[in-house]
Amino acid sequence: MSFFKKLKNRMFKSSSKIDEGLDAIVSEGGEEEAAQTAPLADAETPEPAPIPEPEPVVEEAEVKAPEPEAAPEVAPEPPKETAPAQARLNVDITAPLTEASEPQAEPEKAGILGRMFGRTEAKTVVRRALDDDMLEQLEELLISADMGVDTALRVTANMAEGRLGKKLSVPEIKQLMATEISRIMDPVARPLPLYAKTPQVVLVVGVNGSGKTTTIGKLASQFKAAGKKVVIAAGDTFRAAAVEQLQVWGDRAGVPVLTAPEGSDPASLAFDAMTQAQADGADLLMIDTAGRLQNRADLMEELSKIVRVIRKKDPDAPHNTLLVLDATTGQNAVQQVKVFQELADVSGLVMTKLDGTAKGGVLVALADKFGLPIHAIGVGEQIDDLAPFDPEEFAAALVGLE
Ligand SMILES: Nc1nc2c(ncn2[C@@H]2O[C@H](COP(=O)(O)OP(=O)(O)OP(=O)(O)O)[C@@H](O)[C@H]2O)c(=O)[nH]1
Repeated sequence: MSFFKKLKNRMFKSSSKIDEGLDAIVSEGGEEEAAQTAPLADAETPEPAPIPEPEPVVEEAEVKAPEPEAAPEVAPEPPKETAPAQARLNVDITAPLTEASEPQAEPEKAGILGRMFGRTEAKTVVRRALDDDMLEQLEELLISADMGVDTALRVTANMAEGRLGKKLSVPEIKQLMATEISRIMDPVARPLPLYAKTPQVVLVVGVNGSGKTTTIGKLASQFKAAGKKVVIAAGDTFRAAAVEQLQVWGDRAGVPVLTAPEGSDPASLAFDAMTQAQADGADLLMIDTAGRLQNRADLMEELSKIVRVIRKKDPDAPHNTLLVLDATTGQNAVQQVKVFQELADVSGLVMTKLDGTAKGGVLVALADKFGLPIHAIGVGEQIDDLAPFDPEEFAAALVGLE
């Protein structure tokens, strides 16, 4: 099964929320029309430019970082296209909407079996004129999918540009929504960069239970399969269970996991791991860390000590600081990014547990608010349930686009 299919199937809670909401919104003030004779959206109206989004912050570290080495097998850099997002969704929203997304075929184009048995495609479609009321309802729907107020407003404002008064069906609205969401997320979709200089040190941070261990296991397995030599350091030395869990993932991935006795200094383990990774000629060292936010000062000290110590071995380390976030926490993830940006020099995000939650919209809010690269998303507990982030696929899955 392709990852997109999996993503679509597993993000059903988010998409069905939006689906149901859209059905209700359109049927509330909409009118049933014959699909074949449905009025086209005004072809003459030129498509206005979208409201510009703020430039994502470019971190200094990223600018200074060495050129990424190509690693297409693990996290293929999506081809940087210059075409606007809507073009990549195969929708030209400058064209009449019915042409772009109206799925109903003209009667004479019905399939041969359909014609033989007198079947036609859907005969009617409900459309509602886009007005302030409807925009407000759309905004509320997006907020209820955890997109946050500012981002929901941006999406609906862009959707409305040049379309006020036009009659739209549910599939047309979904298409527009997906286009606007994807436009926001496009700039942050960047796989974890791989550098020529090794070992590349990846510090993995996040609250307890966010999916750090699982993500490290999945990434290690994918990098190993791509021919990279990986070492894992079990830096959450305070929880024996966390260390055991990491060992299980290390075994699964066929990657060594360095551990230290319970309660010992994580920085000292990180130093030993760095020594071993250098001696072994490892390509990647992934360091798991504790996620106790109850005592922020302690955690901050712990993380900065790890960084200080590994910099004795390589002044540029860590080369990436991945923040792992749990999608089921919804808008709380926004707060977590803020806190971890204070605690560590977060360079990119991984969002886990997009399966089984109706809160997937939070990822759009994060992209909009912070502009941090989104490297990968997780949609399950299995080793292959992590994939590079693809904004068009994500947007389509989020709104339930067929
Ligand atoms: N459904 C689902 N579950 C996930 C995903 N990623 C991780 N999990 C589960 O979430 C739980 C917590 O994951 P861990 O990887 O142990 O999280 P952690 O951040 O390392 O947690 P601590 O070890 O407590 O610090 C586990 O039961 C995982 O199987 C995902 O993408 N989808």
